[in-house]
Amino acid sequence: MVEKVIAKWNCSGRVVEGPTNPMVTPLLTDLYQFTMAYAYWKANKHQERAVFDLYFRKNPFGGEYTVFAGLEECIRLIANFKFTEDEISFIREILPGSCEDGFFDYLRGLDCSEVEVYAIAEGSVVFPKVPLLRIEGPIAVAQLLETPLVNLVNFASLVATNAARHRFVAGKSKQLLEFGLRRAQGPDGGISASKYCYLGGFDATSRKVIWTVLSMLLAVVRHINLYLPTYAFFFHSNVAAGKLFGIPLRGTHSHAFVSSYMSPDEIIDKSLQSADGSSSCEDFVILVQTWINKFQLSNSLRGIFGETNQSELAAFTSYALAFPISFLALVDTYDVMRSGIPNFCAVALALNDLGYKAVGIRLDSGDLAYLSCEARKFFSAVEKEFGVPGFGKTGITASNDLNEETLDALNKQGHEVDSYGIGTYLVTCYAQAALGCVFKLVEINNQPRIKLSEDVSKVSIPCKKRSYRLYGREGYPLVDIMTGGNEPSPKVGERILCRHPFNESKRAYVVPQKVEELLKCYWPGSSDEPREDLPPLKDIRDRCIKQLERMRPDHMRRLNPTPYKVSVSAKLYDFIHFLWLNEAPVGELQ
Ligand SMILES: Nc1ncnc2c1ncn2[C@@H]1O[C@H](COP(=O)(O)OP(=O)(O)OP(=O)(O)O)[C@@H](O)[C@H]1O
Ligand SMILES: O=P(O)(O)OC[C@H]1O[C@H](OP(=O)(O)OP(=O)(O)O)[C@H](O)[C@@H]1O
Ligand SMILES: O=C(O)c1cccnc1
Ligand SMILES: [Mg+2]
Repeated sequence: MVEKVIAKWNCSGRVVEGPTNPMVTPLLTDLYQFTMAYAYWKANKHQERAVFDLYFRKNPFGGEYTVFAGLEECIRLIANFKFTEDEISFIREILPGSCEDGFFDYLRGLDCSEVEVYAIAEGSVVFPKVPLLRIEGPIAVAQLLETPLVNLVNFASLVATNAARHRFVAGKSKQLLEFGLRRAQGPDGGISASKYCYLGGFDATSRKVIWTVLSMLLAVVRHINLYLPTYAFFFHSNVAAGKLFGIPLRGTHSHAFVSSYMSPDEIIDKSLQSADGSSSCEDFVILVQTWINKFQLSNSLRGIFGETNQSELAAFTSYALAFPISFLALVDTYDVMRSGIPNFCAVALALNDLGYKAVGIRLDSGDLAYLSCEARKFFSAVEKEFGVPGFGKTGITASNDLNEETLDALNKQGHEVDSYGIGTYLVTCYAQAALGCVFKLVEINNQPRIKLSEDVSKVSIPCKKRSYRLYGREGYPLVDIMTGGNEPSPKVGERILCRHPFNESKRAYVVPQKVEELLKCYWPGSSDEPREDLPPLKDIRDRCIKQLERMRPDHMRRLNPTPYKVSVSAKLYDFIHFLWLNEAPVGELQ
């Protein structure tokens, strides 16, 4: 049956590959999904048609928006959902011996050909309560899908949102480097974080792209390597993610490289060809040393430092010999201002003598605002004193336990950082551990169902619904509205009442200038319904950028952002409250 489904997708131009992580199998679910599946089967209820909504209840990180990610992996799981004999044997082992053989025959034949999946496009900006996915299908299989689908959406969306938030604070012009692999929650945490930070954290304006093209042309003319595109990417240090997803990689070097050097005598091959290949410097170490001497004699630099650390200088020189076209040095191993910066500048100017342009420095400790400003002053003084055009703009990367708050603090203090390396706080989503996605039954055999709770925000919204985003006159999204499946869709220019799902007094009329239906078919099962393509990661990222840019600024700000309105139609409102009263037992006072 699975073969049939995949063949159908083949016809529409694309085979759905298996999940990226081979651990994503039909067994990646909670035991209770199998026990419920057995009980459904035993009661001959397993084929009853269920509708589940996957959604979250609250935006993460104290914000008012979320980036939806993980859909492609959900569809990959669904398209390839099939138990192996080995897996069936294992399920037989873990279930009580009283479970009948027929259930295992049922599992053997199970796939997602009777399941339909409707979803919001991956990379969309999304809001609480509005279904991200709607799963329709036989109840037993839909339940088995609950855990893996929630798992695949939860972290992906959380970390994409975290990346978008870090980008928002850093500003469009800053380069962000994701350094988190060593701190991520295991290998999948690391790979997923890299992929979804790329999805959510990119920012580029057309002006920046044009500038990049111009700077690339300039670089070619000057025979300089294209080492530093200036448009703002999220770059990654995670090599496996680079290979898997084609996302851009970048990195610097560590303290170990610096401290592994004891003296310049360790450098054996000291020769370096000029950038244009026309000449060769036989002793680059001496060239570097002459620059250190010039600095020591310079009026404007004298007094900032005395003797720099020679083992650090040896490490920088050696790194420059290895990477003359992309030299970037970590300058805080011994003393940033008294050693790291002058040593870097000496190597950078020696490279400049040979036609190379150093990329810059990385600061990994201390007061990053202060040190970046001091480093910039030093670069500018060097530019002026030695007439090296552009040297004052040498790149400054900062790292060390950065997060939204520290980026914000740096902005407030004033700094000269051009790019940030961010690890732990970004990839582990330190500020919030989980998005809290849920998967709730909203209909069975065409009968709407509701889950009640003391906490009103936890009451589920029943029915197989449709959802729409309504745009206002200024082009911003105004409100998301959910309607019953059979209600007519909202129309451009037609006034519609949008009601808070649970608060009677909160309601507003909206005359939409644009209406966008949110849920599209991504997995039609064996039905003939047309389905959406799964776009490449780059397209998903582009959608994300566009959507983030289109949001009203007050929804996006960090401090007290305005909540985006999520509503239901008047008819759905009435129905929710009818069902609520119907299902809630009336209390008795004694
Ligand atoms: N100007 C600044 N304003 C606010 N926070 C900053 C500023 N500069 C650095 N930080 C943050 O302050 C923290 C400093 O960390 P910590 O106290 O461990 O010192 P450190 O610089 O790492 O020292 P060392 O590596 O020498 O032990 C980091 O989280 C860093 O991101
Ligand atoms: O955002 P972060 O979690 O700080 O991730 C980046 C850090 O990781 C690396 O060093 P590491 O922390 O391994 O060693 P260090 O703290 O001794 O520099 C790097 O030098 C950064 O400091
Ligand atoms: O490339 C780097 O500088 C890097 C990579 C991972 C972690 N810290 C730094
Ligand atoms: Mg650290």
